[in-house]
Amino acid sequence: MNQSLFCISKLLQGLPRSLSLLLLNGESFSASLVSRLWQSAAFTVCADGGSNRLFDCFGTDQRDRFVPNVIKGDFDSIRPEVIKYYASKKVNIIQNSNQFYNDFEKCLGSIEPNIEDLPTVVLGGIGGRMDQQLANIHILHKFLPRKIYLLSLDQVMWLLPGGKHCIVCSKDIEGPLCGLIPIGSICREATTTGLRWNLDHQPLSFGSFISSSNEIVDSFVEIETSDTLLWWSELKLRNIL
Ligand SMILES: Nc1ncnc2c1ncn2[C@@H]1O[C@H](COP(=O)(O)OP(=O)(O)OP(=O)(O)O)[C@@H](O)[C@H]1O
Ligand SMILES: Cc1ncc(C[n+]2csc(CCO)c2C)c(N)n1
Repeated sequence: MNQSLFCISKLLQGLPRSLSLLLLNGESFSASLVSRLWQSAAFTVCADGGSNRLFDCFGTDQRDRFVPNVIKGDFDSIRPEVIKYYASKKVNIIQNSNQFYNDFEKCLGSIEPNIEDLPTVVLGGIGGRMDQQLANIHILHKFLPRKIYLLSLDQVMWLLPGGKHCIVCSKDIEGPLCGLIPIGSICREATTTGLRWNLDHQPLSFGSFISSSNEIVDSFVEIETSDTLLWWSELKLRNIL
């Protein structure tokens, strides 16, 4: 049975070589969030236009402190000046023009096997385009059981495979809003504690019942689920970073 314990403060505490960091092109990044995660990153990779976002995030005085290990994608979005800059910093720049896999998936494939067991934090994966966001969630499914978190200053989401999960929630950082979404498969039953509207052996599926606009009320949220669910919660990282 799958079991997991998640604590966002741990992910953000700056422990060296504790995660891999993947930068996508769905939204611009907060420099303070990138700096914080960079301290912990054993491996950093930008997907195509994600490298423009990284380049734009820092001025000329700071940019060379944030040079990724790899830039990968079909390169229909990366700007020429950005390729030129990172090439001059000896970044491993890999063009892959396959039009059946998106750049996020291509980048996950470039994370070295010895780092695959670390959690992967993804910035820029929650952006304006619904098809891209759904594709990103599809890729979370495809790469299970890897732990991949789609993160921004305001929200986080990841997949909970069938099993028992505990999420440590700090009032200053997480919530109150949260959701348990059966995206990708139906969930035969889920049971929770720590939420305003808990589930008790509740089946979830699109068209019958999902738990959106729920609220975190305890510092531990426990979820037991028969099948994979997407956990989503609001974050207040703007207040602390
Ligand atoms: N609006 C968005 N919302 C969420 N994720 C996005 C969005 N735009 C891009 N991404 C993510 O960033 C990655 C790189 O995107 P980029 O814009 O550089 O290339 P693209 O040509 O749009 O994407 P792809 O070639 O992967 O289809 C995408 O693979 C996707 O995962
Ligand atoms: C049925 C089907 N639908 C869409 C695409 C196109 N496509 C899928 S992923 C991707 C991004 C490449 O970076 C593109 C263009 C396809 N190939 N097959």
